[in-house]
Amino acid sequence: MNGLDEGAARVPPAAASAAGAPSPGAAPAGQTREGLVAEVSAALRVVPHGVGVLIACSGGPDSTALAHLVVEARPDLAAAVAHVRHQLRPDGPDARVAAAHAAALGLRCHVREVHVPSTGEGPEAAARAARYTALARLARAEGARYVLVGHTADDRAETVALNLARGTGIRGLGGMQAVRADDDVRIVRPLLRLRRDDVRGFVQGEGLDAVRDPTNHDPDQRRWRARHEVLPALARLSGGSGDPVAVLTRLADLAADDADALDELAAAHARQLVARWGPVRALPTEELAALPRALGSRVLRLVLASVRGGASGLSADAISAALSLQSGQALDIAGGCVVTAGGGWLAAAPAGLAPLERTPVAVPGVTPLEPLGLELRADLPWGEGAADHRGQATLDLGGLAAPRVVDATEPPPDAPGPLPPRARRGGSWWTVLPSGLEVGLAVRSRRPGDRLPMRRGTRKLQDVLVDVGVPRVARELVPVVVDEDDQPVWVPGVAARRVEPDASAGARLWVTAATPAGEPGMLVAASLETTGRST
Ligand SMILES: Nc1ncnc2c1ncn2[C@@H]1O[C@H](COP(=O)(O)OP(=O)(O)OP(=O)(O)O)[C@@H](O)[C@H]1O
Repeated sequence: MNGLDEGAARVPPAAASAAGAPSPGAAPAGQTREGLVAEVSAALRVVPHGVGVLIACSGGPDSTALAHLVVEARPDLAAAVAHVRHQLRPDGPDARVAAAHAAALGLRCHVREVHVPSTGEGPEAAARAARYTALARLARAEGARYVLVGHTADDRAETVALNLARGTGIRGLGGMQAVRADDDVRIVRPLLRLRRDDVRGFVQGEGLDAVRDPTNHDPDQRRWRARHEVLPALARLSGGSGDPVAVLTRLADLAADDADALDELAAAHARQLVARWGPVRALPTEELAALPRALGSRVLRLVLASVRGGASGLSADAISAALSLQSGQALDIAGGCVVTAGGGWLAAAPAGLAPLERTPVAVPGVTPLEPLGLELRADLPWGEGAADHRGQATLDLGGLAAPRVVDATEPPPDAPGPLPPRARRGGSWWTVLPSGLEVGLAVRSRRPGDRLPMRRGTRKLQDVLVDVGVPRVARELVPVVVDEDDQPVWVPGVAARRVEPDASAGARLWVTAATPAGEPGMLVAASLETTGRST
């Protein structure tokens, strides 16, 4: 299901998975030179032989060590060095140091300048975001699928402490991961199990030149405080027996494993539970409530993310508020998503979705009908604001190359039979419409007072939709095919006007509809199939 397969894409650290045991956090402090090379080599097992990699080098000691250790551990890789100039301070010397190391190692060095916008999150976060974007773009341009960065176990422990301070969930307790694989360009951190002192010892021991990042020495920085105040306080709290980096990275590995497992379970539940009505996604409230909260909230997060086009900014509080909605209540979730409870569903729809105005279903070339069938496809949109359905009934002349002969008095051979009493998930529906309708067909959203002719009399379309179990928010958007008099003729997947086939009539409009194979939920696309006989 599109947009719902957003489980974390973390790959376990190579060194840990080799033993098949839970990852033990950080490697012991005091690694020898050979130990460092072996760790980097193990961490790079996720990178296939001979592929292109970019080594992100700030010119600082950690990424300088990274460049030298990677080249030694994996000489087979097609490596290049990448340096990003944030231009927030005079950073020319940093670029020169990075370039000098690249030259010493016989590698190309790419230098990119970025503009760091001022955002509410501060210059460091903005610089980081701009840097990763630039690195990924450069990697793509260079045909490299991996960007290697120089975070150490100490960086990770500090990140965990920082996340803790800002109020994080279990995913944030995992800190940064050895491999981030949620993009076509993977971010790999070969030094993530190594201690900063060991890495810097390597730089010293090899006599390598490196610049010092002035922000690392500014006592106002939060990271500086995590490093120099929080971690030492943790060490004191443990009575001096615990190494806070080892403790926090171990916690990070356990938390990341748990978060991964829960995300996978949630994705599996979401695939089973989520029904789709055009741009609306809905969860059956009873089944959602029966799930443990840790799973239910993740399933809902996946659903909301698929409606909003991303999970960023979806706070735990917003998820919790949505889960607590009572029947009849609605909630505007920041980022353009409305959640509505009612009728046994918790439904999420993009905010500001306007009902579809009457859009003519023009059927070019249908009249007069030819003896051979002419197949037309109409994507019936769900409300004007739907991102994936732009409010146009697009018609696509299909089947012309190989027209299908359909006997006007019989349903198409693959039709399942009479209309189902309740909407089915998947399958196809057909109905017969009186001849001549094809000229005046239009599609629009439901309007109050719409009625659908049934076998005996008519029924309010609203009641039909309620019976079928369409959530309230989707009922406003459901595409309704109407005739020239604006009377509902057909609601794909729900109901159609019943018309007895009339063998004497010269032409029929057959309407068939089907969900894409394997997709649960209601119909969003229908094909209008016209066929007729010369009389
Ligand atoms: N200007 C930059 N250009 C290229 N890569 C960078 C740059 N700044 C940081 N990086 C990459 O991101 C990693 C993390 O950066 P950060 O500044 O948080 O860490 P650091 O511990 O100070 O690393 P370093 O000692 O290498 O500067 C670096 O190790 C490096 O791989």
